Amino acid sequence: MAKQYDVLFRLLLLGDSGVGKTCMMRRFTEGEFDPSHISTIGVDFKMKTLEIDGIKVRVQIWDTAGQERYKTITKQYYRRAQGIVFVYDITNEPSFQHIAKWASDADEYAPDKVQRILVGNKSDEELRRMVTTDQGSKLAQTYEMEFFETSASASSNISESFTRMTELVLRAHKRDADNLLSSLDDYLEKAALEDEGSTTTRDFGELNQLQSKYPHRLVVLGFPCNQFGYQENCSNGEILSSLQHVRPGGGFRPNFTIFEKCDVNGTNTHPVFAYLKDKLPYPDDDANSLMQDPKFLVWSPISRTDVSWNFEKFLVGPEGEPFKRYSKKFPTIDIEPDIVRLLRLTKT
Ligand SMILES: Nc1nc2c(ncn2[C@@H]2O[C@H](COP(=O)(O)OP(=O)(O)OP(=O)(O)O)[C@@H](O)[C@H]2O)c(=O)[nH]1
Repeated sequence: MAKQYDVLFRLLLLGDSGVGKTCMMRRFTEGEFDPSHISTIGVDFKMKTLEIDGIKVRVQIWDTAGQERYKTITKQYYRRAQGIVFVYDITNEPSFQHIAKWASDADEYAPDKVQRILVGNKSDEELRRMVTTDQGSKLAQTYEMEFFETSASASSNISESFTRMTELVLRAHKRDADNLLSSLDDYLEKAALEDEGSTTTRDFGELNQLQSKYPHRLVVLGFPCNQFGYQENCSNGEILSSLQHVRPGGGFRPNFTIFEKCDVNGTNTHPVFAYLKDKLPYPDDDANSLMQDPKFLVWSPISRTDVSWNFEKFLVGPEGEPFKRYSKKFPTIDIEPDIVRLLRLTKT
């Protein structure tokens, strides 16, 4: 199958609530403008593929909530960004002053190599302007950033600023991009590993499907765990809201029980997983691949029976006997024939 992109970068939009981050993202990725302001909850993202210097770059644009109360959630996304677009509203002076605060947050939490640009949005509102172009450009110089004034509503400079941001990121990662041609598969594998958005959505949806298809005879139980790439970094209280609004997002609600976070590997392995791993030491469909990249092995002691990533699944029979273990790659919905087999063996 032809590869759809060569490299994946994450860009983060930061700035006060109401400056137009969501509108900018939507204008760039969908070419649309919706004048209503529905504050982003946590984070949301959209994708777009650009071609720069013959390289197909997939940009994942992370739109963060400007509201203070979501800060603990949004900060978790800084460290995975390769580019940051700081946004203020030219009709709103405080949003301009707060750029200093957003920039210092980024200094603290984003990688050193992160590329940055400054954007003054709502340039169509000339009559209500409170921040001059000169002020914007001087601030950008102070931070050694490039500067754009944009309008999401009039579609002015939106594509230019995001494209420039992507070029800067590509340039900063040029060595990776050059190596890319020799080690493209490696790079993509890593990107795919981190870019679990789509499989996460699929797996959660399929768990809901299975639970609703067998509401009385199947019990789906979810155990959130933060041992795999630190992907589940919400607190227990935030998990449901993050499922609903971030990943899978779109209002997703699990129709099955989700427990508190627990460890599934290492010293503090939850007894349920100690038992399951003892009875089913490896996934039925993939006996060999524990995690390949040692940097992801963040627990100890390490055992060959360890769960290797999110969405490994265990099917347990009606008497409580562990029946089969499936790898993260095994589509959740494809467990159904085994469920049916077990149900057939069981009296109602
Ligand atoms: N005139 C004008 N209004 C805009 C522009 N971009 C956004 N807006 C308006 O500004 C308001 C806020 O836009 P959003 O994109 O939701 O703002 P945000 O920065 O994502 O806000 P949070 O999600 O709360 O952080 C909306 O009412 C938009 O219609 C623009 O370019 N020009």
